[in-house]
Formats: sequence, structure tokens, C-alpha cells
Amino acid sequence: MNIVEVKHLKVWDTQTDRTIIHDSSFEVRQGSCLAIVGESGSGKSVTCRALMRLNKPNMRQSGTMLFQGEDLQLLPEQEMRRRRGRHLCMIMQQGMSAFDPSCVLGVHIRETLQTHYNWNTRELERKMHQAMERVMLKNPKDILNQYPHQLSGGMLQRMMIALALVLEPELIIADEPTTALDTISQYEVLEQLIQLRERIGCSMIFISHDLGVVRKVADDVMVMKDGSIVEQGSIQSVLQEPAHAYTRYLVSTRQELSDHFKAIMQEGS
Ligand SMILES: Nc1ncnc2c1ncn2[C@@H]1O[C@H](COP(=O)(O)OP(=O)(O)OP(=O)(O)O)[C@@H](O)[C@H]1O
Repeated sequence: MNIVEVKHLKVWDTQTDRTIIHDSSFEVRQGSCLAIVGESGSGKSVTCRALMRLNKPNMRQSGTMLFQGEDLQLLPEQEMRRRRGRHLCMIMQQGMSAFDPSCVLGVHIRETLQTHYNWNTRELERKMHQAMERVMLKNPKDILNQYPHQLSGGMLQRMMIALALVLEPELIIADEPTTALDTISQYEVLEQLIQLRERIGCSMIFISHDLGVVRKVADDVMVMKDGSIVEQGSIQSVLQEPAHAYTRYLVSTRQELSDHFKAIMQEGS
């Protein structure tokens, strides 16, 4: 069964009349992780934001976007707002853009949770503290009293993951969740995301440039180039026998990096 079925998605910029996503169709199987890879500007984020209906007002979109059998494209905005967060949750590329800069994190999080659940303040705080401790954010009380700019990129990423743990959405979209982080934090955030998926059993769309990361987290992959999907299928089939020249290029660059790394390790030993 598919949790997401996108058919003939087209996204265009009404200011320039430029088509950004030409005609995309893809699925996410229930409980699985679909990775979207492709060079910068190929349309990965615009595709995901289209699914959340969060592209900027100058962008328009058409096509069918079934989520649990319901066409999100047809929902009134108020209904869509109820689905965001509670059912579909996006972990943004930049943690700073996910939180309201004008208030401390605790206020933003309380408002978000109260939109979806009837928990009282004590219950809500208990759940949030528990989730923050799970993602290794110590002293939750202090952190919730801080403004977003007072926390590092890694901490904000963890805050988004903690919020997702409490919201328990059926689908998480993680847009390059590790690019803004150093290598150690990248590894930790990745582990947290894998655990999050195991804990709440959600489906996932994972955007990444890094084929090594994709191999670790995803079941299926789709490759984008210039606003079109050039190839899609299971991780094994696409990465082992890439059919499209662009995918072969991505796989070979990854292989060169890995060979280079192995050579350095051997020199050092
Ligand atoms: N608000 C917008 N208005 C007009 N064009 C936009 C807007 N947002 C994105 N685009 C354009 O859409 C195209 C696809 O952008 P998108 O951010 O989806 O790429 P991406 O594959 O996610 O790249 P990256 O890996 O760098 O995040 C780009 O050419 C970008 O300039």
C-alpha cells in the first residue's frame, strides 16, 4: 500500500512563467523511506514543499497528490493546516527557518502542540521534555527558554526531531537535514532520524546529496535533474545498475570519493 501517490505534479513560477517541476509522478510505500537525490536546483525541495503546500505564493502547482488516499491538492487551506505537523511533518534544511525567531522555543512548541492535541500544559511539557531527552538534549527546561538564534544548527535539528517524536506524524519529510552540520553532528542527527522512524513507524521522504547517507536510510530512491525525475526504483537496483547517465555520474563520484578515502586510510596504516 502507498501512503503517498503523486501524479503529474507540475510546479511553475507565475512571476517568470518558468516551469520548475515538469511532470512528476512517484509513490512512497507505507512504512518505507524514499530518498530524493539530484544536483542543486534540480527541484527536490520544491517537490517536497509542493506536497506540504508550502511553496511561496508566486508558485502554482497542479496534479494529484494523494496522502492516505486523500488528494491534498483539493483540501481547503484550513484543512491542510490541520494535516501539517500532526500527519505530515517537514524537518527543514535550516533549523532557524523552522522556528519563530521572535519567541522562545517553548512558546512556539506549546502553540504547535496545542493546535493538534488537547493536552494541558503539564502533560505537554512532560511529553516534550521526554522527547528532548531521547534526542540527547539535556536540560530541556533551559533550552525551551531560549530563542532559536541562541542554539546551534545541530540543536535546532534535534528540536525538530523531538517535536516530530511528540507529534507522531505518519509521514516525515527530511530536507537535507544534515547539510548544515559538522560530521559528528551529521552522524548523530542521522541516527536520531533512523530511530525516530523505528519508534513511531512512520514513512519518510529523505532529500540528500549524499549517496552514502541515502544507502543507509532509504528503501527506494528517485533521481531528479532539471525539474524532472530521470530514474526511480529500489536503492539496490538504482545504485547497482544505474540506467541514466546522470545517476551513473552520481554513483561514480561517490565511488571516487570512497576509493580516495580508502587510499588515504591505507597510506596512513
Ligand atoms: N520561491 C521561488 N520562486 C521562484 N523559483 C524558485 C523558488 N524556490 C525555488 N525556486 C527555483 O526552483 C528550482 C528548484 O529549486 P529547489 O530548491 O527545489 O532545488 P533543490 O534540488 O532542492 O536544490 P538544493 O539541493 O540546492 O536544495 C531552482 O531553480 C530554484 O531557483
